Amino acid sequence: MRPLTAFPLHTGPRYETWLAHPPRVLLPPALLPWLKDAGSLTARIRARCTRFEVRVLCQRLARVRRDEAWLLGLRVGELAWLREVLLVADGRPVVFARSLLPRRNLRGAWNLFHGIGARPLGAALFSDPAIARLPLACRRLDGRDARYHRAAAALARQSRAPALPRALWARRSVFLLRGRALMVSEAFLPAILELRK
Ligand SMILES: C=C(O[C@@H]1C=C(C(=O)O)C=C[C@H]1O)C(=O)O
Repeated sequence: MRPLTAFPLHTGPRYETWLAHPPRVLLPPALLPWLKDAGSLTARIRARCTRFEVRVLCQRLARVRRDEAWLLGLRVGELAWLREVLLVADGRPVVFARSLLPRRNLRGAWNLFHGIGARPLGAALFSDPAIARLPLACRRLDGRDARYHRAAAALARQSRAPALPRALWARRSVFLLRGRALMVSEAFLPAILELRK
């Protein structure tokens, strides 16, 4: 995996700004390493639990949101391939992940996206040296953002799911394969902080 630094971080309209560095004063200190670790989130969670699973919530064409469109070079509302999953550690959902692939990129090298099923996307992304990860950015998602509600709805469908806090910290980055982009965003659920350090 070649870390690339030359890529304009999304700095769209102020209310949709994704931050290159998490504002430490606003977030629980234990969440900082999760927001900043540029390695595989799957691997980091697996190292801190006994049973890991990916619960696929949806994999379909969906309309991209404004800040996602900007990052992927699409028009707002344009259709892209969407994959939403819950990453579950020892039976407890710890991450709501939302990945988007422009339709034009599916025919290319990203055909893995379709056939991945319940295997973690990260296992494929971090095993191919031709795939480069661009810098991470983070932001808080609250009730003004549809993605917060999608995470809440996904969690509500899980058994014994706790209520969500008023905002979730999320991170996102772009993976490039032969110049074609795949965006991965991950919202951290409260149970992430209960995983062993
Ligand atoms: C990018 C990674 O893949 C993880 C697995 C995902 C999936 O299976 O859809 C989505 C986001 C990630 O949390 C990773 O492990 O870092």
